[in-house]
Amino acid sequence: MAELLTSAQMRAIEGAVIDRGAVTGLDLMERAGQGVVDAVFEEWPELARSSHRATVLCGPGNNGGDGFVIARLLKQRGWEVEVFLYGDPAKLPPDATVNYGRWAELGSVSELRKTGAWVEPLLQADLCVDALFGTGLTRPFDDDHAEALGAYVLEAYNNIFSGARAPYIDRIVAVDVPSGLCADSGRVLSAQGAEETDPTKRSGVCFGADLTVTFHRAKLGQYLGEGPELCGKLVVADIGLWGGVTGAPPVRQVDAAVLRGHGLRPDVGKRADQHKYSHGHALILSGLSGKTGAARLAARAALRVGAGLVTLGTPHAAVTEVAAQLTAIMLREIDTPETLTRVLADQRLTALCLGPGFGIDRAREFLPCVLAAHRATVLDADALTALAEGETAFAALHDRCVLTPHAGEFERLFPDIAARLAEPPTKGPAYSKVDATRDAARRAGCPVLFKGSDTVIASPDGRCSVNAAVYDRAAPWLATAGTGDVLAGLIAGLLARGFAPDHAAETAAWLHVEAAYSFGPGLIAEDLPEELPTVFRTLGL
Ligand SMILES: NC(=O)C1=CN([C@@H]2O[C@H](COP(=O)(O)OP(=O)(O)OC[C@H]3O[C@@H](n4cnc5c(N)ncnc54)[C@H](OP(=O)(O)O)[C@@H]3O)[C@@H](O)[C@H]2O)[C@@H](O)CC1
Ligand SMILES: [K+]
Repeated sequence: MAELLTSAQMRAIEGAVIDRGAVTGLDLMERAGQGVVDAVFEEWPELARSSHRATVLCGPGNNGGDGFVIARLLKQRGWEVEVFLYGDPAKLPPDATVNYGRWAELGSVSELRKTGAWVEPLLQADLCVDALFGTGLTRPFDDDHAEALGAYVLEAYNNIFSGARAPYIDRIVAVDVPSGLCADSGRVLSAQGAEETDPTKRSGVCFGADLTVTFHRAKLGQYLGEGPELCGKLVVADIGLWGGVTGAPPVRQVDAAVLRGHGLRPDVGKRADQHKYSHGHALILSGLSGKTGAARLAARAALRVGAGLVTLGTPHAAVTEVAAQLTAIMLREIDTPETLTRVLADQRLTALCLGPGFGIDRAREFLPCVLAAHRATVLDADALTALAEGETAFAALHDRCVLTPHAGEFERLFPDIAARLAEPPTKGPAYSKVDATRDAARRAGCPVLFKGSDTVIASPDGRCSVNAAVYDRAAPWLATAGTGDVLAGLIAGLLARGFAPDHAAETAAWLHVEAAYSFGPGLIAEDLPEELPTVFRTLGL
């Protein structure tokens, strides 16, 4: 189970190990620099074969200190290295000062001036090392230098989008974090109101990288928001630290180990002596005629993820349409909330799913009855819109619910939290999607799964995880119609099997991406449930 750290947590881990006398800050800085050099050669083996040219941009803190180490290590390999410092050498922190001095015996340090004297060498270098700011970034680039840096980076940034970045700088490696990116939130720090003056322009400045080498553990901001795009590729270098987060619950990255911990053994767990009801019974409520596809997708996903039984609660008018398309999934006519209440008298129905394709008016009508049943329940799509309208319904949420909003639904449900998240991030650490999801879960009193390529799942007690479809798990083809319905169905199926709501949400989110990744481009929502057996086999279940 991997923890994603905030800057403060990283500093605390480092401080605790140094306080025990096990290692010095200088040792860590040396290992960090070495870790970056090793990762560079691993990523670009052609650079390891002979000496090349590097431009190293150092900042005023320990990130800059790492930069001086890297400059020295490259120089010792025969490289031509130019070093620029953003800041006053007399004000560098102690370990960075030592490494500044060690470098100064080998080469010179130029000031990173507004005139942009550093731009030319940068363009000619085979490698640019961005050691301006790491976990200590507290505000956007804010002095004269920023103007020059900003203009250049903006130009380069715009070129990323025009697909013509290569002629600018061949290889950029970011030390710890791309400078300008908030390591906690994955947001680029920007000056107040900059977007308002020119909304077409990006106000924040960040030095986007091809490769980012971070230390000990990945940071939250490398998996949230703009982080993955700006980091390029992420490598975590071991610098000999140990220990994890103490105090507040850490944010975890969902992975196969987490799933095993949750007991994901869909078929292995089904012993011959067990009845199908041992694996629960999910009831997925379907929309009206012509709108039943979403619920059918959800039902199929619930069955594939291992629910013992799945029933589609279908309005009378849609029964023929639905019946023609079902085999293993059962069908029950449910036209009114009263009928649903009668159906739910059967306690063997262990989970509910309301929302996919259901219709907002009907969701409004059914929501009180669904919540009053106090079953494990996924509220998705139209159910979330209905929930956002009524304080009574919101107050009836209970801890066995899971809410699965995308950004628009999140904004409707938690307008003040969404507004805070939308404010320009002027200070680091900035308010993040993790903060917002935790706040939302606390208010709702149940787990919230806030969708995106950086899906965040939080519980009311602050437990939180991130399931990001980024880096080598990127599956952009997952953004296609109906995949959200499948996710809701996966959660419902796992809830039916008895998974705790947060565990069901984490497991479903991970399987969802994994199935998409396993299937590959060309995926349509129907393919996701059908890909699950392959994913389970790969997991060795
Ligand atoms: N933790 C670990 O285990 C290890 C950490 N290591 C390395 O240390 C890095 C963290 O170092 P760090 O704490 O010194 O922070 P860093 O990012 O260098 O910047 C802080 C300086 O920048 C300044 N400043 C901030 N924003 C600014 C702005 N917009 N414009 C101008 N100035 C600005 C800020 O000033 P202040 O806010 O205090 O005014 C302060 O002077 C970390 O990322 C990793 O690379 C490794 O060596 C090994 C193990
Ligand atoms: K950096």
